[in-house]
Amino acid sequence: MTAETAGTALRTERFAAGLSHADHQRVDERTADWLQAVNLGFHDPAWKPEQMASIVEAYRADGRMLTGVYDDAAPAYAWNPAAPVATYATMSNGLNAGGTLLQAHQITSVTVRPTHRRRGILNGMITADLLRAGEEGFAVAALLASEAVIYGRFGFGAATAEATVEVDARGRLELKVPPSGSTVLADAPKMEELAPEIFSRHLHAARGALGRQAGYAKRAAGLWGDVPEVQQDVRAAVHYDAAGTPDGYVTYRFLPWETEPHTLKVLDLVAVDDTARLELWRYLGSIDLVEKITASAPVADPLPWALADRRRYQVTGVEDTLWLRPLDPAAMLRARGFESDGTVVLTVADPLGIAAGRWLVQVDGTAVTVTELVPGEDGPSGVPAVEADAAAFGSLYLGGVSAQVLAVSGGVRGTEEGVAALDRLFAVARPPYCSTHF
Ligand SMILES: CC(=O)SCCNC(=O)CCNC(=O)[C@H](O)C(C)(C)COP(=O)(O)OP(=O)(O)OC[C@H]1O[C@@H](n2cnc3c(N)ncnc32)[C@H](O)[C@@H]1OP(=O)(O)O
Repeated sequence: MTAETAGTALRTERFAAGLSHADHQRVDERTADWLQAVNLGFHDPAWKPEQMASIVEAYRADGRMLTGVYDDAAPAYAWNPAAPVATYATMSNGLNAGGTLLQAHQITSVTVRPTHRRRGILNGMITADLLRAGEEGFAVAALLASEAVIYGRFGFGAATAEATVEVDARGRLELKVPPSGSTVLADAPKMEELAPEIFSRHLHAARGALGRQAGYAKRAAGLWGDVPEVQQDVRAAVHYDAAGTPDGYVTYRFLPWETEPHTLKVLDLVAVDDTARLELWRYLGSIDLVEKITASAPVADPLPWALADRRRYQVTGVEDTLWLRPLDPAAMLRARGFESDGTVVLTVADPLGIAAGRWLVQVDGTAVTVTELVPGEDGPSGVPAVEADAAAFGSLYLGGVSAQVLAVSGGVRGTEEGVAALDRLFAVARPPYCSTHF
């Protein structure tokens, strides 16, 4: 594929990450150049050749497809003329929508070189990719946004949020709930096998959870940190339920002794249920010489409610995590778990046209019926009708924000009664939580 942008001929290639045929400890040149461009785009140091090989193995396990946009007219003195001026990658994992797992089309590693920005390169890459993903049958696209202002125009809406918290751990953390099961310090290398097993149970249990890429298991085992390099200071603990089955793990590191107050940083905490989550915190709060614990947490974390002293728990920030973009709203609705019954006519407006349409949505117990309405056709009389922009539907989908809030901010349109009906239908007891970063 080629693209003509601002008078410069650009060439686009889409390929799977590859290892060198001659030396499997090295990645092929095209992949190495692509990885270097990603490092450049995110201001990261360049990866060493052996680190690249580990990354490419993990990318292959993830089934990632890489896109590079090349400017063949690079002048003398240009940095690595073979490296792409823009990068983009995709992969797919299951998203817990409260009903069945929905296979999400994930977008990551989006960079455009400073010399080539604001010429529509991202626009070209993402538009072509979303159209292709829709044609391939994906119902939803997902990404994590480096800046909140980039992806709304492409139909993505912020769908989940994550808190960063600090817990005052001086003395033992006292919990009001009775202890349950047992927690052991784990043999870190064994986490490579166990962490994905526990995560898989969490994935099926928690609305908003998204399947994880291969690098997560390596980080849980301390084999990788921010880069593929053994982390000597990463510890892990596993919680066993009363029947002796592992149902949660936490990985953490003690920050250098100079850090005041002495701080333990939770790297990852995955629990199949609230009991396992609280028991892992009970363990963390029992570690000697620790004065503060920092962690990421769900916005509706049960921990402060379970602590004898809830003021030991401070939320230091809340950030959006998963952004969703509908590709096939009817399939999304069928995969969603609803906690209330109701009937609405829902119109999705989409300037790209991919997700546009109108549906009668009927929820009765576990039965979800989604009927497409032909253009101009009204729904049954008396059924409230509401319209949502694609991005607003992405935000509403998992229940992370109410339709009323979206109506006030302009993404949802309808009568007061219609918006209230949409809210009742999409209401969830707990805000969705996605701890997968990609
Ligand atoms: C899923 C992820 O990987 S998130 C990571 C995103 N990447 C980064 O943050 C790395 C640093 N930034 C970049 O590499 C680039 O600036 C990108 C990828 C964000 C944008 O690439 P570009 O090719 O410049 O975007 P493009 O020219 O297609 O812009 C499309 C539209 O989005 C707007 N836009 C793009 N980026 C931004 C931004 N950071 N802030 C505000 N508006 C933006 C453009 O102004 C343009 O608007 P218009 O259609 O109204 O004219």
